[in-house]
Amino acid sequence: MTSVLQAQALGKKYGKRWALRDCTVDIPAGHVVGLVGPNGAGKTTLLKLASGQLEPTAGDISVLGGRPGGTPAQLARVGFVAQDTPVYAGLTVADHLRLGARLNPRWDDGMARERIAQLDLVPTHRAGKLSGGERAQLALTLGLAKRPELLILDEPVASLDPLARRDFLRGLMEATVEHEFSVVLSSHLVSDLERVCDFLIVLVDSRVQVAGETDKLLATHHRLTGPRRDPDRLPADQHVVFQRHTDRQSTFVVRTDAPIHDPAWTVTQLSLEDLVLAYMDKHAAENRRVALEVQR
Ligand SMILES: Nc1ncnc2c1ncn2[C@@H]1O[C@H](COP(=O)(O)OP(=O)(O)OP(=O)(O)O)[C@@H](O)[C@H]1O
Repeated sequence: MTSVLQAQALGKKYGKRWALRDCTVDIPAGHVVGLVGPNGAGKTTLLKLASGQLEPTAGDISVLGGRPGGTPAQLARVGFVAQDTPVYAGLTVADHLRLGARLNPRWDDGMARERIAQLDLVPTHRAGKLSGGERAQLALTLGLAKRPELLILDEPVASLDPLARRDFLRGLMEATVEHEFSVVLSSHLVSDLERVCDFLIVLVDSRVQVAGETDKLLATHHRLTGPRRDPDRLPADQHVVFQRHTDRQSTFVVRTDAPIHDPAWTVTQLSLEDLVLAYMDKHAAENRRVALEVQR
């Protein structure tokens, strides 16, 4: 299967600080990819590298088989909607569509107009007077009507109320089904991602912690609860993502391809949110351990 995005040891430094480092991922075509992680994790940096707005400091990235932003043809194949839902405050909704038509060779004017009508956006209204949700919908419409093969959305639902978020994500899902393109979207709202994404990347502290198809990730991660046990006594193929212990009880989140037969454990399935939190907690625990070691 072809890849929409391949990164190999990709890194980006601002000054002396890595915003993203050692990022190796391969995203097959046809997915809605959720990029999740805490503030400052490097999500926007990865998305800007993918859309050609930033150059890597280290490693390689290719998008749809080419260098991001390398040629006008490559630019036309990728849509990018930035975090602050960029629209021109002084231009009307209709002006935005006209501009989109002039700037984008694959522009689908029929789709743009139909979407604007469905959303009840008035063509003569200036973008600066629209609500945050309406602006986000207008920006998504511009991204969709460009008819990209890959649409990159940086926190598209951050400013939306729950109803608007649901409508926005529903519209996005319908468009992906109808027009068969790939999407990479970042969000802090894992419950939203759970509904729309079938591929997940967890990014914490500038590093990819885990990436893969959500079905496979959920099938290979388990929560084990049982009598207290040292992690060294778990089978070698059970990779510990998270652990918590009381005097008597241990809870682990492990990653393994093998079934778990140990009768001492109560094994429970994780939700996508549990899985993301386990990786974030793992990282927070490691940071606490390093801080303690430094203090000693
Ligand atoms: N132009 C810049 N100059 C210097 N540092 C930057 C710049 N842009 C980002 N950074 C730093 O790089 C790191 C990653 O930032 P990035 O915006 O990629 O994170 P993020 O995961 O998108 O965060 P958020 O969820 O808050 O939007 C942060 O520490 C940030 O301060």
